[in-house]
Amino acid sequence: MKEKLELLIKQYITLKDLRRTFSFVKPFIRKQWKAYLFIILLLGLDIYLTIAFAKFFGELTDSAIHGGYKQIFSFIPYGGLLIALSIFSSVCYTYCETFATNGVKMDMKNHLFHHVLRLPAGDVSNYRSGELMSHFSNDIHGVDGVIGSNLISLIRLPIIYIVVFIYLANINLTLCLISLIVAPIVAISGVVFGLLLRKNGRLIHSLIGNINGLLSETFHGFQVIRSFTLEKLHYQKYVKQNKELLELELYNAKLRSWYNTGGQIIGSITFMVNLSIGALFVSNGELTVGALLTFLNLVNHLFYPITGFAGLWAGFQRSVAALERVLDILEKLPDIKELPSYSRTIQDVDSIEFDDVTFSYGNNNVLDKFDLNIPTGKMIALVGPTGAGKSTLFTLLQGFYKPQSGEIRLSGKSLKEFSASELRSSIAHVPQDTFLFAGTIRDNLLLARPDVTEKQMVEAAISAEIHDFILSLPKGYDTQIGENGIKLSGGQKQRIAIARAIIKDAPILLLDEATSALDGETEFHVKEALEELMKGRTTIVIAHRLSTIQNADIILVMNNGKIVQRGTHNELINQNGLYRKLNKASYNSKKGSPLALVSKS
Ligand SMILES: Nc1ncnc2c1ncn2[C@@H]1O[C@H](COP(=O)(O)OP(=O)(O)OP(=O)(O)O)[C@@H](O)[C@H]1O
Repeated sequence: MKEKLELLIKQYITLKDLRRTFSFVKPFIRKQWKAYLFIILLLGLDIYLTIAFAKFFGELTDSAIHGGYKQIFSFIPYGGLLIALSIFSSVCYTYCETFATNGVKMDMKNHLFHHVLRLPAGDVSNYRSGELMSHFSNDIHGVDGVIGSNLISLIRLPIIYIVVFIYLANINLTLCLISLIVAPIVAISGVVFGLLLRKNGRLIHSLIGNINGLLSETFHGFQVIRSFTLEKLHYQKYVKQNKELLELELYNAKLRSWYNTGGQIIGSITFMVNLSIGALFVSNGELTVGALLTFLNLVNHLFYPITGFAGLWAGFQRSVAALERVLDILEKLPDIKELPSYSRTIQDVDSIEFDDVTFSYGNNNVLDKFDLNIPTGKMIALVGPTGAGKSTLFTLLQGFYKPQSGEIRLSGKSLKEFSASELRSSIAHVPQDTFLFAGTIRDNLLLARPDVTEKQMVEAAISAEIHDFILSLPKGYDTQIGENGIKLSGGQKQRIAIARAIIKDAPILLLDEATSALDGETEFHVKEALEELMKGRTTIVIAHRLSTIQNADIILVMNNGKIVQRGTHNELINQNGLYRKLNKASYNSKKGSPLALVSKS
């Protein structure tokens, strides 16, 4: 029991998380300091108006009792001024608060996106894309509880409390002290409810992340869902998670309504007690009716700052629950400083060198003291069973992952000395799975190099054997291709990816099964285009169909993260090794990818 309590205190009552949240939001708030300063000035006006209105009604009542019409009319201009000031204050406050909070949120979202774009590939791969999106669409809005009216209340409530207390104590100290008796009950219940809300808020935000993950996976994997008839299963999962969410939201609403109702009950009791005792004072002649009215008008300002503080606490706790998910990501260190963009810095690459490179994904050791020297301008083919580490060489070369030890060098210079922009602009990569952006074919081709001309783009499309197909579409290069090029066939997508690589015109070319989705005839033509493209460039090709790499200058046979054979096709085929085995399997297989069938030697 004691341990449980300690854990609860550690988990929820510690101020560490609040401090963590505030130190995160501080710089963003500072950026909007003008709007916040104006809000503080408006607070001064608001406090003055609160007292002035209550005093006004009290004096008006006394005049009504003791004076006459004339005296009442003399109050009208002052009342009009108070109303005008109140409207001005309210309009300006709404505008400034919206400006400040939305400005802070916009900056935070930009910061989060900037951060996520620079995170190491290994960190990003641990998140589901829907969950990441949920941080932007849902969690970041949790910050409202810290930067909006809650933050302003943090300044407003103590000031209004002190001002009203002094003012009311002047009217009647006894009544004033009676109103304070309930303060501790309100404060304690606020803390407890705040903690319960935070615990629940945490569950809600995590569940919303899961629901977004499920939706995003469903829409991305629509074809798999249809072919494996997973519609019912996914629907049931979605319904179940939504039901859980509803239950949590209801619990949340229940907590809040209990808390608000409790507050209202305590408020009403305090009001009634004040009214009864105040009436006694009026009958004794210690108070005028107007002074009692002023008192009753203001007494809730003695009460609600305490409920307000408890509410603030609850609001902060809810925000902390949402923001701690965002902070967990923001506290991961990016491995690059600037966002990469296209750069033309590297012109030629003399050599590519892997020197004693050891690399593992977590506990999965892929390369162990790996050495490789690739001379410039040659075509190198990587072959080997599935999982041998071929694609890993590509990801390391592009700097997506860093080796745990050893060095990778381009033209004798360590990769660490290149910026991500320089490095990745020097490499054109055609991956196994082509990813195309929703938009037009032109958009997808031009993203390879922003400065390319229309003529160069069309030439690249001709070389990749895709130009005629593009022209056959109703809007040609301006045809929309849908998310991830859903309106195109696998072969068409692959040819666009090849055209994109041609446009990039980079000194290093990485082809990962780049022609696997093409039919024999198209492959023949595309291969010609690729051979043209390879001239003068260093090309590394990963191939499962060995027929595609027989002309390679050097073939490297990889197995279990090591190079087990190297040579030309003719040399390797005459050796009794893995290459001959793979080659045999390749020709025996009628379908595209026989190497998956070969057991690791
Ligand atoms: N992002 C990743 N995170 C964790 N492990 C990974 C990741 N990518 C690959 N691996 C693991 O690393 C090992 C090597 O994978 P890699 O993709 O380099 O092999 P490959 O030779 O290219 O295989 P294939 O021919 O099937 O594409 C495999 O065991 C794989 O499970």
